[in-house]
Formats: sequence, structure tokens, C-alpha cells
Amino acid sequence: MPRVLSIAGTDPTGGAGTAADLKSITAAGGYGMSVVTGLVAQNTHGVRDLHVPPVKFLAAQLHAVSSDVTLDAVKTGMLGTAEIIATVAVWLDDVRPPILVVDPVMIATSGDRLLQPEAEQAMVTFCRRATVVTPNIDELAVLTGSPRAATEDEALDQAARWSAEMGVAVIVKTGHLDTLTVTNTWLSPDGTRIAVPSTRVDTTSTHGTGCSLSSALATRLGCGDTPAAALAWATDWLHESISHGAALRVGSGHGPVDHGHRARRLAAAASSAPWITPDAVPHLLETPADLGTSRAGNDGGPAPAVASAGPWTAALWAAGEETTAAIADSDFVRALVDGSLPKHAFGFYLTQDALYLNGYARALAALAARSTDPAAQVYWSQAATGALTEEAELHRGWLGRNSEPAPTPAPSPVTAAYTDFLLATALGEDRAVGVAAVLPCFWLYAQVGAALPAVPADHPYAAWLDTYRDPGFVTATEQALAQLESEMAAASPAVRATATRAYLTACRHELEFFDQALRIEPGEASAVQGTAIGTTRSPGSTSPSNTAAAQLAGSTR
Ligand SMILES: Nc1ncnc2c1ncn2[C@@H]1O[C@H](COP(=O)(O)OP(=O)(O)O)[C@@H](O)[C@H]1O
Ligand SMILES: Cc1ncc(COP(=O)(O)O)c(N)n1
Repeated sequence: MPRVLSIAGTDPTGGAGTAADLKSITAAGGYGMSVVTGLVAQNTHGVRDLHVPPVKFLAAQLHAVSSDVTLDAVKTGMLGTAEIIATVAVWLDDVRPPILVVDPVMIATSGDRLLQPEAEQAMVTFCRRATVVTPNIDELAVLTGSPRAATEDEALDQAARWSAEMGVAVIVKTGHLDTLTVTNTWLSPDGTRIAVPSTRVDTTSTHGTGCSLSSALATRLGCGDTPAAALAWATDWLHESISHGAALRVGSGHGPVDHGHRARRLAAAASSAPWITPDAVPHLLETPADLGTSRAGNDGGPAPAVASAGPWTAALWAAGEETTAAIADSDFVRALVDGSLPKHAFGFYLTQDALYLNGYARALAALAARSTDPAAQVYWSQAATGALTEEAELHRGWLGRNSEPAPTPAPSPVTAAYTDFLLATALGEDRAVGVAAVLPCFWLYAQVGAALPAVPADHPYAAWLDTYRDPGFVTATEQALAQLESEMAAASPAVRATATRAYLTACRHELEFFDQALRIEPGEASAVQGTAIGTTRSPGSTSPSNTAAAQLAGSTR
């Protein structure tokens, strides 16, 4: 765990400065420490007063830390005066931490000065010590002695010249430009560039974003991440933090970001609480009404996009509607739709989808083997074939864009749990239970597809979103629903109860399957898939759909 020191000013509302730094270092996986340069009476509206203790006291703080603690990374924020800059510089030249991220804080979001104008030149010289400098667009202009860049290209030109001249890496951040995409580009003095784009969040909760980015970056670099991995991690985490900042309801000006959102999301995902409580489904189901869901899905919850096939499937929909709503509302679906889903997460999702389809095909084939009704035999066999065709299509069209032979990808715990559950249920339980288990993949997927808005052609996932819109998939889902309706009607009350549990369990597996892509780190994702993933299909691939049943449509209509 890297030991990371922030040298910065304070913000009593906790959004910027030392408070933001410590929260960010913790979030990024480091042990955070804090040396205070100045006390700032500020809130989400702006700075009211500033108190700078004598630099002798600053030096005392710095030495108290470095005489006791080995530092793996240091980040500097508000330095305020030329005297402070000189004091920190002397200390740095003595201690020489392996990583130094300099956020050359000059003017707050509110427009208040946090660096005396006469200290600007001292800040420029100070930057020579940095591993990387993280100016915003206005600070870049001051550092490089140029007019404020109006475009990303202008900012990149300014930074490239400055980086080569100074011999330090610099990150160009386009947060302050009027662009739809906010890109963080790491420029090295040798001219190499690493660009990490993210979608712009429409929010006023951007207080302390610069502090947070630089602290997270210092921490990830201190962990040993490459610049590319560290920047990807920090940008991605900050995007989530900014997206959920407004919900904190802190202050009425430029509010802070939610530094802890990712950690809370991951902690919730790691809960081992059972998905289905013992009293959720009665042991015997004589009638659909015994499920206690007589409202049949039209009582506030989302109505099914593909209508239920009768009273049993209507009652099941109502029983599972909380999970169905959670999928529609999931961060994964939202990020896929607004285009902010990181590429590594999308690639991971596709790889797992291909693995899933293979397991799903085997479960469908098991249902075919266990069916005696000729129409059901044909239906499940074709569904199995459809899933295998889709798996092949994923490999050929989406996953096969790299000419390097890819190592066999490994199923994630979530994918393995889902496919193992489907196979065990389809093979080992009554047939009705197996049919109930495979239904959510049809029904909930169709539900997501029906709710998708139209996206512009230049949307990063436009081609993939199109795969959800296949009308044939609706037909296949209707047939799966008809199968389950008749299986439930014919089953015993005890088997119906087991089938209901299987349906609810599979609904929950669907939610986990979608959400798992947001639980993978960029480095972990590439280790799993070992191949470059396209966001568009390769030429030569024709099928527009990704799921088992979509292929089925053509053959069953
Ligand atoms: N509206 C936004 N949407 C998405 N990301 C943002 C937004 N505003 C800031 N960021 C992220 O925060 C980082 C720092 O923001 P920026 O405004 O450039 O810095 P500063 O706080 O130093 O002025 C950006 O590089 C970007 O990653
Ligand atoms: C102590 C301190 N350091 C840095 C900032 C800049 O943060 P922002 O530009 O997001 O207001 C700030 N407001 N206060």
C-alpha cells in the first residue's frame, strides 16, 4: 500500500484541498497523509479568508513526516506563496520521493486566487521536479506563458512544447473547455501521448476535481501502475465520483464529488446476504395469487415490454419487478446508453457474454433433451443453436479484431455462477424449473432493449446498442414465455414454488452479469480477455444480435 503525502491547503466543507486529497488517496488504495500549507475559509461558493502559518511551521510539519515515514508518492496542491514554494522545494530536494505529482493550483473554480500572482514564476520552476504536472486549461496558459487555449488541440500544442522544454510530463485536462468529451492526456517530454476520454457529466458538482484527480493519480503511480493504467484508473473513478456528487447535497454552490461512491458500490456488490429470503416464495403455489403479486406487474413497477403469456408469467414478472427495475436503473446500463462505459469494461462484458452464451446454449440443449412435446423440442434445440451462433458471432465480429491469437478467456465468478446455476437447474431439477431459470435471459434482455433511446451515430456503442433492437428477439421471448406458462400450469404446487425461486435467482444473476463489468479494473480486464475489443463490428460479420434467442427468431417464425 503506497504511503502518499498531500501538501495542500484546507477546505472546511471537505470538497477540495487536503480533505479531497485524503479521500482520494484512500479511494485509490493508498495510505494518506497531510501537511497543511494554508488554512482557507471557503465553502462551495468561494473563498472568504486565507490564513498562512509561518513557513517555519510548514517545514516542521514536512520534517516530522519525512523523518519518520518513507514516502512512496507526494502530491502538491495549493502552495499559495513563493515562500511556501521555496520551503517545499528545499524539502523535496532533500527527501526526493519517487513520485511527485504537482497540481499547480492557482485559481479556484469560484474564481478566487489561491496563488499570489508574484509566485507564478516560482511555480513554473518548481514544476521541474515533478513526475507529472496536472494544470487545468487556465493554469496551463499561465505555466506556458500563452493565451488561454480555446480548443483541445491548442492546449495539447502548448503542453507539448512546454513538456519538451521543461523535461517533465504534463496532463492536459479539458474539463474547462466546452467539449462533450472530457479528455485527460498524458504528454511525456519525448512526445508520447496517452489520452483517456470520458463523457462530460452535466453537473455543478466539480469543486475539487483537480485536487482529486492529482491525488488519485499520485496514489496509483505509487502503487506501481504505469502512467496509462494510473490515468485510466483515476479518470474512471473520478467520473463516477462526479456523477454522484450532486446526490450528496453538500452546499448550494459548486458542490463536492462523491469520493466514496465506488468503494460503497463495490462493498454492496460483495455482500453475502442471500438473494432470496426464505419467506419470499410460499412452499406451495396452488394459484398465481399465492405469490402475493396479484397486481401482476402493473402497479407502479415497470410493465413488461414483452407481455406475459398468462397468469403464471404475469405473477412471476410482478415477483421479480424490483430486480428488473434495478437492471434498468443500473450504472452499467446507464453508462452503456450515455457512452461513458469505459472501453475496458465494455470489452470485459463482451468476453463474458461469449462465455455465458456457451453455457446458456448447453442449458437450452438440456431442456431440449428433457422435452417430449415436439414443438418444445424444436424450440429449445433451435434456441441452443441460436446461442452458439451468437457466441461464434461475438468472436468473429466483436472480439476478433486483433490479429494476435487470443488466449482462452476465463469466466468471471459471476459468469461461472450464472452458467453453473443454469446448467445444474436445467439438468437436475424438474423441467419447469429449468425453463423458469432460462427465461430471464430472454425477458429481461428484451426489457433493456425496449427501453433504449435512440443514440447518435457517433455514439461509442451505437453499433452494439443496435443489437438489442432485433424484433426477432421479441418473438423468441414470447415463445419462451408461452413455454413457461404451460409448464407452470401443468406443474405441481411444490415444483411451481421451486420454479419461482429459480426465476428470481436468474433475474438476480442477470443484474450481477450486467454490473460485473463495472467491478473490473482496466489492468484486470485486459489480463482476462487478452485481446483488443472493437466497439464496432468487424467487416464480414452480419448478424445484428448478441443473444441466444435472437438467432432463433428467423427459424421459428
Ligand atoms: N463535468 C465533468 N464531467 C466529467 N469529468 C469532469 C468534469 N469536470 C471535471 N472532470 C474531471 O475532473 C478532472 C479535473 O477537472 P478540471 O476542471 O480540469 O480541473 P481543476 O479542478 O483543476 O480545474 C478533469 O480532467 C476530468 O477528468
Ligand atoms: C485548498 C484548496 N485547494 C485547491 C482548490 C481548488 O479546487 P477547485 O478548483 O476545484 O475549487 C481549492 N478550492 N481549495
